[in-house]
Amino acid sequence: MKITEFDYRRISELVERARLDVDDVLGPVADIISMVRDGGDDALRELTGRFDGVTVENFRVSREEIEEAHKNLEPGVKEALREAASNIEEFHRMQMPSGWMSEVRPGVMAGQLVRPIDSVGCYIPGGRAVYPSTILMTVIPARIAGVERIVCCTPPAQDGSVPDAVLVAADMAGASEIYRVGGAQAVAAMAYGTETIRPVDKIVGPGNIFVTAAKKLVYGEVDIDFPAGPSEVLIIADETASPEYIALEILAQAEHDPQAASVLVTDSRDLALEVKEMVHENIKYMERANIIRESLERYGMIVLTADIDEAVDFSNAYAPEHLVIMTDSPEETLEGIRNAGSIFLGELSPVAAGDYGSGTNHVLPTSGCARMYSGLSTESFIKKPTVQRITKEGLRNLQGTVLKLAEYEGLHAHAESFRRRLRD
Ligand SMILES: NC(=O)c1ccc[n+]([C@@H]2O[C@H](COP(=O)([O-])OP(=O)(O)OC[C@H]3O[C@@H](n4cnc5c(N)ncnc54)[C@H](O)[C@@H]3O)[C@@H](O)[C@H]2O)c1
Ligand SMILES: N[C@H](CO)Cc1c[nH]c[nH+]1
Ligand SMILES: [Zn+2]
Repeated sequence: MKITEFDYRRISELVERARLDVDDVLGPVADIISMVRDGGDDALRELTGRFDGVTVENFRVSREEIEEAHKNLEPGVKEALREAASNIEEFHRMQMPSGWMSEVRPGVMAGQLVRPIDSVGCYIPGGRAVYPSTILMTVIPARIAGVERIVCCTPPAQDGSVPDAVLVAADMAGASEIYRVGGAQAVAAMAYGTETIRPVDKIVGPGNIFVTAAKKLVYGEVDIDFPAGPSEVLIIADETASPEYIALEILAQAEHDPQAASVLVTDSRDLALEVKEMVHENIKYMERANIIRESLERYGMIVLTADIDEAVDFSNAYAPEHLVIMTDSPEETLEGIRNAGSIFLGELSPVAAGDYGSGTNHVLPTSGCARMYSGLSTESFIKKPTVQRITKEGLRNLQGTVLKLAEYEGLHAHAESFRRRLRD
């Protein structure tokens, strides 16, 4: 990890240096999407052979396979999934908005309903790691929101199966259909449909650069949550922080993907040097050392600032997926934060807690999208149609405004539709 001095004039250059550009793969991903749109299941088979090295006959996971997974899964893992699911459920129930109706003016009742999206597709990554936790993070909020059809797609393992924990988590969370297909081809299948997979209204969930690019390309045909992956962490730390905890946060994020990004922003040169040393010292003991090394070489950065205010400014410009604040007063530092997916305050709040168990959602916006998106929530699965009911008194109270504006816009039928009711 290189140490770079912060400079306001170079802020966008520094941000870009530690950020992946998903658009780099839009071309090849567009080809994959066209293949699936034109070729359906046969194209899915060909692409699954090409990218996953697996021959798949039936994409849909059967009920028998799910029952088998329940029998085979280690009880401790099942219990951990149950506990995580319960915390995620509790957190996401609190997010659920309710409808309302209010009297805007006498006789003018207006409000908002809350209605679920009919069908959603959850992408569950599975290339370099197995992500049962992502099933819980996507399917549980969809179920709480009342979505009727919840489809999950995940890459098949080398023997064509889907890992037991993924199937058990899907069943526990309430998924309606599970398909063994991954990558951009899975996103295309959920957007356009194939003989086996019916299209959905919205696609959510994280993935690697190909999955994220595919979601960007199908947006418009269906809705999407936001670009979510590869993963990122930015840590703001001062001299009071533990270099060991910071090094571990960096290693934990980097092990996701060679394209994951890890950034430390600190006003302490001593801390920067200690963290750098510790990261390099510890990589060799990590099981996923190759992935970590590649990730840190390309997207690892330490930014040295004059003070914590500058660190906050850099963080807001970077808009990280995960932000860890390890300063003397994390709450005070938090006050300046505007752009971040999920924030971890203080030394004892590792990102891994939010990844698995504290209840918050781990599907979060990446590559600067935390400037305008929040992470996945029950709100990601609902629509809010507005509704109104107007009485004669209401018509009288609105007539000045409506008639004047309708006539000014030259829309006389609008005016007449309103005036006629006043005459009755
Ligand atoms: N932001 C978030 O909310 C979040 C949450 C969890 C995980 N993640 C990220 O999800 C990602 C998971 O990545 P992964 O690779 O392990 O699993 P993945 O399921 O996202 O990707 C695997 C698929 O990529 C496709 N693929 C591989 N090489 C390809 C190529 N050259 N061309 C086209 N397609 C190809 C294959 O079809 C394969 O099935 C990581 O980047 C991780 O950081 C992000
Ligand atoms: N850190 C990931 C979100 O970017 C989520 C995750 C799942 N499992 C482990 N981590
Ligand atoms: Zn993680």
